[in-house]
Amino acid sequence: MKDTFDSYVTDDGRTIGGVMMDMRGITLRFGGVEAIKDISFDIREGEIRAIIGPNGAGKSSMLNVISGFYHPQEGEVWFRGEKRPPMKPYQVARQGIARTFQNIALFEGMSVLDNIMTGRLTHMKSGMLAQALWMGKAEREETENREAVERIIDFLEIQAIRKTPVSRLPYGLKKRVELARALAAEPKLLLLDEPMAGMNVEEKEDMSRYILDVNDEFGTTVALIEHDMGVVMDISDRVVVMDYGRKIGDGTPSEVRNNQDVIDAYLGVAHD
Ligand SMILES: Nc1ncnc2c1ncn2[C@@H]1O[C@H](COP(=O)(O)OP(=O)(O)OP(=O)(O)O)[C@@H](O)[C@H]1O
Repeated sequence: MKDTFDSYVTDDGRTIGGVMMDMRGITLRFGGVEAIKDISFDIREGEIRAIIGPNGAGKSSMLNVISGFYHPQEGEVWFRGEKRPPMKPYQVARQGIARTFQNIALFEGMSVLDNIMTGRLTHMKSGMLAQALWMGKAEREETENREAVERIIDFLEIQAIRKTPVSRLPYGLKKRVELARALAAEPKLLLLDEPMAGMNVEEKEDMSRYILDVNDEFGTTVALIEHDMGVVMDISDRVVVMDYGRKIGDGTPSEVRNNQDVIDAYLGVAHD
């Protein structure tokens, strides 16, 4: 069922469409280190796709290939039916791919609101000159940007901290602001690098709910790296498992959970 190109409806009523992102035979090397070894997998429209694996497996490298930070030596990246030429991260962002980082990357001295506004940059078309010469269009754009940001602030329930400098926020809220900034770009594909890292149980539950809501209400496709297995198994439609740069498993949470190679990798069973 799930490896055909047909769309299907999940048990909880969401529609998963055809292939959005197709990674074909990706190999990425850093000097002598092969961080990714000939990996193929896809991400389908509307799904929540997890990438898991032990430390150093190559997960962040894979996310960096998707977001255009790294360019693989071998393999092809296909997005919505077209082979993607090597692109700069901002060009990838313009295609509708936004991300958060493993270590929060916000402007600490700026307010929550201003941080989220930076997520709108890919939508800002009128520069300074246009703003000076063509006030109507620039004003309209500014209003649209403000409205989009306000919708996200409401959605993620962070009204109370909108004027607060990010440096004053606890860790869990900073993660939520980072999610807000990524959402401000109105991405088609949202990449989350360890969204639960460093969170307590309650914060993890909140973040899980927001990810599910973003997927459900905005129809955003999500690809996430996460170490918390409980969360991964709970919220993902499909999981790809990496170990030492290789793909060792790919399927639904229950398929992956019962995959012997995956069990061995997590238990630290020696490789040939
Ligand atoms: N910029 C880089 N330069 C050199 N080696 C790198 C670079 N980035 C990653 N690597 C190496 O590639 C391999 C995979 O690293 P990567 O960070 O992708 O793994 P990971 O699965 O995300 O790990 P973790 O769960 O610890 O974040 C590691 O051996 C790492 O040392």
